[in-house]
Amino acid sequence: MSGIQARLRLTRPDFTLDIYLELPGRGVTALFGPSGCGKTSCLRALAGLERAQGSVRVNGELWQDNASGHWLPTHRRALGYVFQEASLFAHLNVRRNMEYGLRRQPPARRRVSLEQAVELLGLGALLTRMPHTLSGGERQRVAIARALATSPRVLLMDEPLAALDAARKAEVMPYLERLQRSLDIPVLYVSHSPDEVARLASHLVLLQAGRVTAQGPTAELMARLDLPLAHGDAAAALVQGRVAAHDVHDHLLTVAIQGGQLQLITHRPRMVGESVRLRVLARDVSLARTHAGDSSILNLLPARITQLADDEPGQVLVALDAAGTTLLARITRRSCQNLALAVGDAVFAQVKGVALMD
Ligand SMILES: Nc1ncnc2c1ncn2[C@@H]1O[C@H](COP(=O)(O)OP(=O)(O)OP(=O)(O)O)[C@@H](O)[C@H]1O
Repeated sequence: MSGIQARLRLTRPDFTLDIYLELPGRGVTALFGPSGCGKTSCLRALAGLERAQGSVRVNGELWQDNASGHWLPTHRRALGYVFQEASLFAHLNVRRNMEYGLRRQPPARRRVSLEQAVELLGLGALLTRMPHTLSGGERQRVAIARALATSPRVLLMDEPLAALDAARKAEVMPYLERLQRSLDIPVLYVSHSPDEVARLASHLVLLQAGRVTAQGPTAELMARLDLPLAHGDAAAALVQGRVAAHDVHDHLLTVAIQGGQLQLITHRPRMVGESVRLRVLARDVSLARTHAGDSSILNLLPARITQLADDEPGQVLVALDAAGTTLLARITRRSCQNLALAVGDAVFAQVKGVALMD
């Protein structure tokens, strides 16, 4: 059986982790939840750094099982672990740090070469540098490459961007996006950041006080108004589409989505037919009862209201079905009353901004 199946129970004086995870065998799964909900404890238990009760199976390999008394210690679990702070060996240059990772696997079991890890994390120009001469973002890229060089069956990442400032985060993010596209192993990614979750994770586990409140595809969970991700400032719909046209003169990309199209400005050439992921922030969508034909807004989609929920004081979140594409809109409570909006109503969604996710 591929993927990860884990039942974990860990009891501490003031905290109990009690979860069942069923995760896909590739792609990034984000563990998301408030501070203290048990995200790090969950990773540590999977790694065997905490002795949780239960069972862990990773891509068919049994790592622990209480019922039969089976227990693999951490060093025998084929995993890579990346922490908030890159813990590189200070006396070894980048290449030697990575070779240390490589040597943890005998040559016959290596599935990732040093060159592949260097290429994926863009480290070619840094190989002879010592850790103290690297920026925080570069150090973190080396730490990820070193973890990959161990040919893990799963990569565990505990808030790998949390210790970086905004500029460094932006620098490392494209490498994480590349990993997400090219790795054929599952990645578990702990994060506090809805933005990171939306950009990186195809699958999501929401934790609250040591328990799973929901798990499933990220796009589905982000659109559920009963879950916290729909209520922050980053509340958004993720929309899958295909490039239908790229007008180079106007820098305008037309993306075919289920039941319609969205247009956005982009400066990078795109191939017609290319598959793309779009993010439409709830705060960038407004609603109208009638089709405003003379508007400057390019994207105007007929939609039906599927859910309504109070948001921050004075605001309402509206979930919409636009001919099969889910969108969220955040509007003022006053507008909601003025338009007398209710579930089932037909409206027009005016989409002011659309972002390409890759
Ligand atoms: N070594 C430990 N001994 C006792 N309690 C601990 C230990 N480590 C964590 N805890 C407690 O277990 C609970 C879960 O902690 P954990 O670090 O897993 O949460 P988290 O969701 O990762 O939090 P954060 O987002 O702040 O990193 C917390 O109440 C924490 O105080």
